[in-house]
Amino acid sequence: MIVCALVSERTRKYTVRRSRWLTRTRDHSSHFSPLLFRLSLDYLPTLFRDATTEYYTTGLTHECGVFGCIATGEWPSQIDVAQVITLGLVALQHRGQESAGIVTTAGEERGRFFVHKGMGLINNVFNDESMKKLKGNLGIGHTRYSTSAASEEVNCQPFVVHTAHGPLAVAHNGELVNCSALRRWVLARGVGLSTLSDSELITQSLCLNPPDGELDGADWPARIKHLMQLAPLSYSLVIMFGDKIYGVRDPYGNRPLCIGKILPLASHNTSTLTNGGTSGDAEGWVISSESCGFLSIGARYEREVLPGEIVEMTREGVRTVCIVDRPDNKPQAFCIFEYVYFARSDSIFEGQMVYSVRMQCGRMLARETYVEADLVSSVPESGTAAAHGFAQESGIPFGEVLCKNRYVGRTFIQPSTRLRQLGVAKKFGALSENVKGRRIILIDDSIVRGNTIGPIIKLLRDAGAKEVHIRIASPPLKHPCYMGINIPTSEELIANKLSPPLLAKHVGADSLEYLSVDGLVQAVRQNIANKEDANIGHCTACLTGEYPEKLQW
Ligand SMILES: O=P(O)(O)OC[C@H]1O[C@H](OP(=O)(O)OP(=O)(O)O)[C@H](O)[C@@H]1O
Ligand SMILES: NC(=O)CC[C@H](N)C(=O)O
Ligand code: SF4
Ligand SMILES: [Mg+2]
Repeated sequence: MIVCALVSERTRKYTVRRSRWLTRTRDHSSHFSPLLFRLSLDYLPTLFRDATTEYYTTGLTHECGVFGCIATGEWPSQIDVAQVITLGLVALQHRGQESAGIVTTAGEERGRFFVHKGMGLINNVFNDESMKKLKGNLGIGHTRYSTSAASEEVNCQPFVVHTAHGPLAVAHNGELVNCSALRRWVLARGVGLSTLSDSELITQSLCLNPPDGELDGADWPARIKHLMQLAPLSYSLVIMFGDKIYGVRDPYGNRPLCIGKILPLASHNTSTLTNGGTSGDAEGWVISSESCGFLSIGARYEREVLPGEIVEMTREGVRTVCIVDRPDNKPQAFCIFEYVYFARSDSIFEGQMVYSVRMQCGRMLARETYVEADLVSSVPESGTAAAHGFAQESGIPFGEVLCKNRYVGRTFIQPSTRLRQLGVAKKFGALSENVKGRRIILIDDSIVRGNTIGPIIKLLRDAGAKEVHIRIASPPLKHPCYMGINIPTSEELIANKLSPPLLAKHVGADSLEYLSVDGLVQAVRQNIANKEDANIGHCTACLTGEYPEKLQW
């Protein structure tokens, strides 16, 4: 297979990782199925992933965050564009912590791009000195969790290339499902690529002349449309060229992207998170993976970029260039896990706040999996909204039973399984006075490898809990994602090894149940204004195995 040559080193590392897992499984689980030995296509995307991912032991690792800002009115602008972008990226830090970058420009024809990128968190990458260099009236930024190429400086985003028409910068959230095929296609046209990154591939594809040619300089909308025909998903992009920023969401709307308006300071007392309003003229526009940071930078949420939409942002304002259709009229496929786990709970998608959807998932979970108990509680952080919803619906009071140590950080690079598992326990302490003698329903948003829940149950039992019933506010995760999220291989997902009753036994719970796929979809759509619209759709591939587009090699 062609990919073998490209990824032989990764394959070796992966094979080591995989055989380690198989050995562990044989040693510790009597439920091991020979079927799991099958070398299935579904693990191949992970071959491209950074080798460091093998050390993550809990949860799903996030995706990326993209952000752009353009000042309106007279230039040079009073708005410190670099500062706005930095703060915007800090608000998106939960989406990626490996590296970050910002590119700004004054917006002159063929003008200079100022670039600063580096490994680490936003606060480590940017300081006063680097910020001073990022001059200009518009700019874009990125915070990365790698999916398609190693977590190294060379793959940091935004990517900048010098085209025949001037410099171009691109920031990407997502992962191309046809990355290998597109790579071959682009290479066959005489283009050289310097990395394995699908985001560089997108950048280089934009440098190609569109099929209908160009009359007067580069026709960026035509080039972007061409890219969208070549690559159906998954991407939300911010693209900067000259004095414009383009925002692009793939036709399935798989990854989020929204627009905010920077208002004059006087308008801020009327701030609202809901749709724009008219108070005050815009001092600038921002575009972001999520709306969560808008209020902190003095911006107001305007609207989402629609699936397939290309928006053009200039100093005059924001306009839709066009909306590219999905192939075969398929429904949208917005990632349902943005609601379950990835997004910050104050973000807005499809007209609803993520926190409210998580509460609704908890209500639905209570309807589907009620059990008698004294207390409903949660695994902090992301399980908490669902626990409040469960408590409301069931009438059982909510109370906290766990305290999370925010300084432990990620539970990775630990030398042995025992220490790694302790790593999970080290994150939490039990609030023993709330726990003792109680029957507890403990809600979490998801179970991935199953490393978190067992040690927590043990903590609660040691603190005197009488019963611990686990309720999960999403369905079992069974399939990998190749659209920008690092979901472990099918073999590593605990739901593929243990049914709910066996998993309950394995983790020491009195019972364990998940929300159904229908329940999750209903909870997510309940408050979407046009939910009957045939176009509305959510990707549930990691739960159902039904992918919006097949992976193409
Ligand atoms: O089954 P596992 O592989 O152990 O992973 C599942 C856990 O990982 C996530 O939490 P995480 O600790 O990442 O962060 P959170 O504070 O956002 O909930 C998720 O919310 C679950 O609690
Ligand atoms: N998680 C993401 O969205 C990653 C974007 C891109 N595929 C990269 O690896 O840089
Ligand atoms: S497979 Fe899962 S994580 Fe990936 S885009 Fe679909 S819903 Fe989101
Ligand atoms: Mg959690």
